[in-house]
Amino acid sequence: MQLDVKICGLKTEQAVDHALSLGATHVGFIFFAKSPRHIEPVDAGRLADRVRGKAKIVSVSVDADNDELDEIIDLIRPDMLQLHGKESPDRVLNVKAVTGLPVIKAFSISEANDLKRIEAYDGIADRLLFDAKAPKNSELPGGNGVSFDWRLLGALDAHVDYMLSGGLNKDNVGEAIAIAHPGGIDVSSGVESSPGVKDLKLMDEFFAAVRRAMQAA
Ligand SMILES: O=C(O)c1ccccc1N[C@@H]1O[C@H](COP(=O)(O)O)[C@@H](O)[C@H]1O
Repeated sequence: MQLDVKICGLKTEQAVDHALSLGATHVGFIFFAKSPRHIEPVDAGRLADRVRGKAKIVSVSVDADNDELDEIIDLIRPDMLQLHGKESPDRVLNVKAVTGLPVIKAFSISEANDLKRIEAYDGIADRLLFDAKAPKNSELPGGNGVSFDWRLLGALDAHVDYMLSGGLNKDNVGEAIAIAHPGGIDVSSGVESSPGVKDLKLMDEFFAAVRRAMQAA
């Protein structure tokens, strides 16, 4: 079983280098001003250069317009764009056409019905990402450190390739992998000591838990 591991919301050279040393396959940079993980594209560009060729560089944006995406793409030259807002299938098609980049489309999930929305993106999004629905009082569509019921994903067709995110951490990632069998996992706040501050020890423990889960699979 092959499992991609994406670490998201990195802001320092130390955290980027550590994620790479642990074997992260994807490194995400957040471009959303309200997030404690927001990074200016010019700073992300410097960090992305450390990642290039070692893992996939992922830009994470929320309902960004073309100008915003252009600036990000110019400065970080990502491998993939994660669209974490309410982007419609037409908008995803348009982003792909304009940028020429593959898109990871995020969906917020809290109940079985939420999975129906993915049908409209079939053949359009290059990869799906399932995150928990944001709590009502949150200003963030992701990065809230909350999980959803992974058993809901059992209803998906076996061919659906997706990444799982939402509140994953060293204590629950093994169970998440065992229940959902995702093609990839994505973690942000679960490897932080405080919002936006990545903790190297938590990153170590997270990857150790992932390795244990993979050995057991
Ligand atoms: O992390 C953020 O601050 C963020 C802001 C806006 C959109 C997406 C964001 N992060 C994504 O959220 C999920 C889950 O994060 P967590 O592990 O629950 O903290 C992940 O896909 C991040 O890419």
